[in-house]
Amino acid sequence: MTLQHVTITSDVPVGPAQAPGAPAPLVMQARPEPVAFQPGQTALIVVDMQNAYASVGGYVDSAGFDISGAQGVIGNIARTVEAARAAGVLVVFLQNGWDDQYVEAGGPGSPNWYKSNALKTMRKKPEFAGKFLAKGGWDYALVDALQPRDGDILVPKTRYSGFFNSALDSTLRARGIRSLVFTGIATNVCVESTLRDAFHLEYFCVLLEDATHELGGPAIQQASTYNVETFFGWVSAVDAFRHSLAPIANRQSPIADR
Ligand SMILES: C/C(=C/NC(N)=O)C(=O)O
Repeated sequence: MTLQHVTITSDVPVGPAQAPGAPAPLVMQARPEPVAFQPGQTALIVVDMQNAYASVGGYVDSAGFDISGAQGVIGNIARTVEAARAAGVLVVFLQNGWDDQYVEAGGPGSPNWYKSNALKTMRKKPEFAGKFLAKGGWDYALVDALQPRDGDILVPKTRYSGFFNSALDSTLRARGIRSLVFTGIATNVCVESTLRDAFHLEYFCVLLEDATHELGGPAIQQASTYNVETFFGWVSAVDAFRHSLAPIANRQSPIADR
């Protein structure tokens, strides 16, 4: 049997196919074009908003990366989470790290052993040994301002992509999720890795550029948003996301049924 090409003639915004009788989708302004989504089939993904990535004294700060933009991102993500919860958009927090013996990090047989700046910094500076990204520690914990609440989902992960060796895909599919809105740190590492995998798993992905922060400087942020907008999905902003939810923001949240 050969698959056949179907020509779509309507001028509705791009987005997942709508089931017959489904309510009209919401539309978010985005680059390169507006994107349609059903709030009940959408998840807000908050990537790795842990002390390791966003707090002074955490792993990336200690390893010498600039985290001065992280505070503003925390506030923007908090506004995004608040709007999502109010509109019945599922909120999923990803949390990156390993057991306190670092078995999950992989030993010298894993490329992660060589490329993880957390592991490298701990080997180079013994005063940090055992501190970075270890489950149960301060560095691993989500920042105070972005704590999961009832109805949210927390997915632990051990590599940059949230889909690798985790329950993320099955958790989303079981709830009929088709669209993902991405926030978090770092745009060019765990956010982009997870978004790329999501694209290949057939999710419609939107990156909120002012709710993400890069590791490596502004040109790196630009490169990631270029990649997303050109190849993997759509790029939007916190206010555009909040604005797109306005028509339903005050309705009863369907999230309690999940
Ligand atoms: C470099 C790095 C990035 N993590 C992330 N959450 O983007 C790491 O985990 O070492």
